[in-house]
Amino acid sequence: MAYETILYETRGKVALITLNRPKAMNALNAQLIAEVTDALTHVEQDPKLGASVITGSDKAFAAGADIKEMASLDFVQAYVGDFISPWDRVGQMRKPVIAAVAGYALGGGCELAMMCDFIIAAESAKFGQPEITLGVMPGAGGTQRLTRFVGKSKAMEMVLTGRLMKADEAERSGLVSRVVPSDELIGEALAAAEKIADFSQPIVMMAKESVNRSYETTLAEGVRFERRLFHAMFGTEDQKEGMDAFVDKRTPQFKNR
Ligand SMILES: CC(C)(O)CC(=O)SCCNC(=O)CCNC(=O)[C@H](O)C(C)(C)COP(=O)(O)OP(=O)(O)OC[C@H]1O[C@@H](n2cnc3c(N)ncnc32)[C@H](O)[C@@H]1OP(=O)(O)O
Repeated sequence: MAYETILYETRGKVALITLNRPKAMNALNAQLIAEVTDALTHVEQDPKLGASVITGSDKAFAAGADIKEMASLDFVQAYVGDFISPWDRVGQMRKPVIAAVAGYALGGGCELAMMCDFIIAAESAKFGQPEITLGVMPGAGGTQRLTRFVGKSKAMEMVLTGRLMKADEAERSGLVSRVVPSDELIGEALAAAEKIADFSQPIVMMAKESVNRSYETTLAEGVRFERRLFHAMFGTEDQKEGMDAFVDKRTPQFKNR
């Protein structure tokens, strides 16, 4: 597929999407978001693909929404045009998406990373919601997702002061799943994606849906939801294959059925 602001490649069962606006620190303009969502839709529709990785450059995962594109909007254009709504596609993906973050992940860049299922960070990563310095606040989920990741106190400080968080603090506070040396970032993220893609796709999708449900419901409702999906798994061939393979001491061959 030919894109202008992203690079898209597949490696076996995994798609790698690289944000590629190097002169603008991968600022997220409408075209780039349209290309990312198009690529993700392709991943969702391709039964051979089981997971994706979104990454940027060494300098920047993404420095936020494109300020130059956004600066002159008036209220009606912002409200009616709702330029952020296409970004929601990332959080609505049913197949797993991993963010591999090096350099700046600011504003919409941090929000995009948080829409993914988990974040692996290079030692160089810097996260922040500096929108307050531009006379606005986060608008792509930052006040909500960051608070759920790191808690109210740290989220409030970052949103109200614009302070950036380095990789080690991001790991300590639960924003990222782990920090790796910068030159190992893509390899580690792809290895995680490949591992996921080798498991049963429907089971992975149900597990993702169940974890995400915990953000939206009570503990009792969430546990009931988990139990329904867990029971449903016994209607799949892959549950039989996974458990039979364990008993037979062999590697399971999942068929995504
Ligand atoms: C989605 C919402 C609603 O939540 C809103 C947002 O995301 S608002 C955007 C929030 N992000 C920011 O405020 C970060 C803005 N960028 C920076 O602070 C800096 O660029 C930096 C700290 C990331 C890097 O600084 P530095 O190394 O000094 O590079 P620069 O010379 O500043 O940048 C190089 C080049 O990139 C352009 N750039 C950077 N960020 C953006 C952006 N968000 N939108 C548009 N363009 C951006 C910058 O203007 C430079 O381009 P030129 O002026 O040289 O053409």
